[in-house]
Amino acid sequence: MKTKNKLLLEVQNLSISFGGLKAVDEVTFKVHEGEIVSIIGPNGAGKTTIFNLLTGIYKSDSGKVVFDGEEIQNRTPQEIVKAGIARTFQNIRLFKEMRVIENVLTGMHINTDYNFVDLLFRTKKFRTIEKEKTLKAIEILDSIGLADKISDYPSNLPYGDQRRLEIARAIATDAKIIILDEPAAGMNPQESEELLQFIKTLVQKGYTILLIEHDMSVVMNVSDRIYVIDHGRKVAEGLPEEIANNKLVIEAYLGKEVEDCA
Ligand SMILES: Nc1ncnc2c1ncn2[C@@H]1O[C@H](COP(=O)(O)OP(=O)(O)OP(=O)(O)O)[C@@H](O)[C@H]1O
Repeated sequence: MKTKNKLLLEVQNLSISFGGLKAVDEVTFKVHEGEIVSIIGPNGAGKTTIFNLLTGIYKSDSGKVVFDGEEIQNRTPQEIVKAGIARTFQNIRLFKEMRVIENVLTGMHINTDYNFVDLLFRTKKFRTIEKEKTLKAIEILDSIGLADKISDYPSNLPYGDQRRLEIARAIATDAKIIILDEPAAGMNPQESEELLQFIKTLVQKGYTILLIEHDMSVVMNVSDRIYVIDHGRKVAEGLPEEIANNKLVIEAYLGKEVEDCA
């Protein structure tokens, strides 16, 4: 466990209701720098809603999100990306009409510091920054194993590569933490295994990962710590082996699945 590292994300008593439904109910958790932390729970438990709260898509009814020492619960999605939180989505969201490299470049525009005049007149500053960004995008694609596909369109890529590309775009924002919403969804076992290795390399490169995943072989093999959510509430937390052996969790959610991969 890497809990001695700096606290990067602290979620305190976060809540949101939709009509009468408490989708997220007083949820509290922490992520330290360099950790891989997973959130698991049954369908409809509130996991994606937590991610939507962290990324500013939803505004919480109450509670706090402290990221890198600053409260961010009232910020816009764009401000939150700028602060250093990037995400991928359950259903891949790539720009289909853009090439692979252009998809990565869109991730960088959030931090671009040329102005409209630079853009309009293609000034030296504009050209220098664009060149640097392109080189950086190639570097990211190379590190992710997509260097030979920079000119392809996303729809021509295998499913696993599309997932990688989405992660590449998140990395391109200069994120400190990358939050992945079911990255193994729809993957075959070999693609899941490759993804698992890939997530581990991200951490070696200094990223921190917050993960929602239903594939228990991925969760149990990659996570430093796991939080279990059910009906909007945190019902358990611990190391993978603690979660795998938690009777309540096994009965409520994991069932036989976890015995197969623990
Ligand atoms: N915008 C919304 N309006 C109304 N209800 C919502 C909204 N977003 C989420 N919910 C409800 O909140 C609950 C939690 O949904 P959420 O998508 O967070 O679950 P989840 O744990 O991510 O599920 P899954 O594993 O199936 O993706 C569900 O009952 C869902 O219908």
